[in-house]
Amino acid sequence: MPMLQDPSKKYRRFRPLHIPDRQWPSKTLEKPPRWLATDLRDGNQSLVDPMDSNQKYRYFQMLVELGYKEIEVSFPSASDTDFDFTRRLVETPGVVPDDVWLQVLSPCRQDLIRRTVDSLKGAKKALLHLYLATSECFQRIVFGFTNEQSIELAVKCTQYARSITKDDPSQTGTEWAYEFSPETFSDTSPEFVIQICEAVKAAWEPSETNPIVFNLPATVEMSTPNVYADQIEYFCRNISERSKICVSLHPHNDRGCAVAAAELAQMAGADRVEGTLFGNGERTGNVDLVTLALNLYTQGIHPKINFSNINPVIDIVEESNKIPVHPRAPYGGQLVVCAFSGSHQDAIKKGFQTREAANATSDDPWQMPYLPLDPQDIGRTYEAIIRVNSQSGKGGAAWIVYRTLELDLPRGLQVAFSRLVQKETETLGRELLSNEIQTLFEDTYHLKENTHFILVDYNITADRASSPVPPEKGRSQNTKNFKRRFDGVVAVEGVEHHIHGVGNGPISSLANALKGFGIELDVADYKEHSIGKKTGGGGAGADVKAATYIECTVAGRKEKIWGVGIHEDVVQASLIALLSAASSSVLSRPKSPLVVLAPSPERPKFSTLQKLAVNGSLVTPPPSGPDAVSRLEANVTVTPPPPSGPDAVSKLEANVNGSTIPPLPPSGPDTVSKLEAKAN
Ligand SMILES: CC(=O)SCCNC(=O)CCNC(=O)[C@H](O)C(C)(C)COP(=O)(O)OP(=O)(O)OC[C@H]1O[C@@H](n2cnc3c(N)ncnc32)[C@H](O)[C@@H]1OP(=O)(O)O
Ligand SMILES: CC(C)C(=O)C(=O)O
Repeated sequence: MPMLQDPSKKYRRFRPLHIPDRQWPSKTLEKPPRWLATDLRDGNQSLVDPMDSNQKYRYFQMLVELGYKEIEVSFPSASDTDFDFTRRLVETPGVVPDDVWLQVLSPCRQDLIRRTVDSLKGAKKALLHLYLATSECFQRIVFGFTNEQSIELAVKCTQYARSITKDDPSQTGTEWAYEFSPETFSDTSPEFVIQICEAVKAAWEPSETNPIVFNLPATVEMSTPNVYADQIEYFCRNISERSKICVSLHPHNDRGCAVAAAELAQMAGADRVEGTLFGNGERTGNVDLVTLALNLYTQGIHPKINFSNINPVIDIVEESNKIPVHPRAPYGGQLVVCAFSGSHQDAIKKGFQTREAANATSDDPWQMPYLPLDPQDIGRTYEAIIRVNSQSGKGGAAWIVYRTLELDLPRGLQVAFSRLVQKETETLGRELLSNEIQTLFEDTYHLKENTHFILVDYNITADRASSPVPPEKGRSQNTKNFKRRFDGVVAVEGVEHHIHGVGNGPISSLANALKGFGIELDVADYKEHSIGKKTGGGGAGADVKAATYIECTVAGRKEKIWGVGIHEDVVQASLIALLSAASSSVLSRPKSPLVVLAPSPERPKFSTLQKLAVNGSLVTPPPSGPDAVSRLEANVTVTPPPPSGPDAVSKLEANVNGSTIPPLPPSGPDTVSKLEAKAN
């Protein structure tokens, strides 16, 4: 059946109440309501497979631990499971704290009320809850009742309930309270609700110290939440003896507005809210107590329910209901504190860094882009806040590197690394996990292992001989004016080399030393910061390391290359960073057939060939060891004699671009000597 062109005949529009002087819109929520958790009744009755006794028992204990003082534990007349479970709670010493009310529900049928009351015999605090639908629709369709008949039944059942509870001398050990729900309140004439509740109140005779609970359910949510608020304000203003009444809400979520309805209706004067954790319940569910509580919390009002450790709560709710908590459920959903998109991540990262810079403590004012609640307040970690997929920007990966490795990447490095991450997420077609990003970073910048260049030993000295600045007149020679000399041992592909170079500082002197390997790096940017535990007192700084970032230009290439170094010693960290950049420059060399450009028409000497790289890079020494020949064969391509004559340059260019296919390199066991012979 298609949707009707004109649904107005089929679906009645809700007629709002006429309360021109309504007060609730200018009210604000100032305190938590009395909460009633009905997971074990309204939630349970909507499950495909209702909970068994042990599941209910565990759930009940959780509700108590969270701080609920009123818990609707069962519909005892429905099943032996529910009846026996209620008895189990009453009879098991210590399981129901003295300040916790056990609430049970019954229809207005005497036989069922009797059984319901029996289930609570001996309880410390018992809240008997009767319901009777009062809307015109239910009276006509379900019961065939007039208003008078509904009132009569409600009063009769209330009187009976009273006679077997608070008026029964054998029940004196129990503190009895009474709740009446004009079911379908949201669809009932407001005047009739007042009428029936006045009659029930008169039958029960509540007191200010033990008020009657009038629970006004949006059994089916039928209007915008402001209309529900109007209905509640109307009730609060028109019911007599307000001080002997607790006005309770029981919103369902048919229109998706249960939370809003509960909040506006509290502003309209309600004292109490019935609902379930994460909103399980009939059809679209009951109002979600987690959202209501944490909405209050994020307004600076403690809800008196403790969600400090929400994950085990979610586990129990999911296991008991056999329904997963939606990943986007407010506050509790797995994805609620995750940002995948670049601009969200960027803002959140900056938010956390601002907090850190201000040394903010856990109770300092929370102002965080995109995050209304500090996830740590409900036992969630910051690790999962930023997750990286193809929608992410540089900030996301940078945040993860920051959280996992404590490295606060400079902007340029964030950009460079994010390109790699983006490529990887697109190749894999999925999110990159935090540990995968960490590994990608460590591998890319050779943090765990730099197989190409390892700094074995070094010495930085002032290089008197090359000092460009003569001492000022009348002042002694200042070592600051000297150039620096790097003398050290660098292991290249596992073979140690003594190298040296001179520069304005340690980094440039090593950069100059690396030229001997055919690596020409110029430092374009440099950043450093400390990482690690900053221990105070005598051991100050003992675990602190320096993290150094160096951006280099590479001779003959457009793109810049980053290197990263971490070491206890800040100079050594920067040297390691430069070697990290050197390795990256080697690895990122174009893989087109290598051409040895000899300065003369002669074939290059073997010493030149030495610089041909494994994987197409220029690295000394040539491969050695038992597999030297095959490694050479695999990696070295010898060109024909370099072109000469007037068009030599263009021929060379063509060759360099890989457009000339070089002859096959020598192969077989005597490759090295063949190569040498050819070269010489
Ligand atoms: C909005 C809510 O959530 S209300 C709570 C709903 N929860 C449940 O119903 C769960 C537990 N219920 C049950 O186990 C059963 O329905 C029982 C034990 C209560 C009753 O079972 P049965 O006697 O087999 O009745 P059944 O469920 O078929 O039908 C309901 C009957 O109760 C009547 N009834 C419904 N609500 C009420 C009420 N609040 N007060 C009195 N009678 C009522 C109906 O009119 C119907 O009567 P009829 O048989 O004369 O037509
Ligand atoms: C019994 C009542 C309170 C109920 O569950 C409802 O109206 O939804």
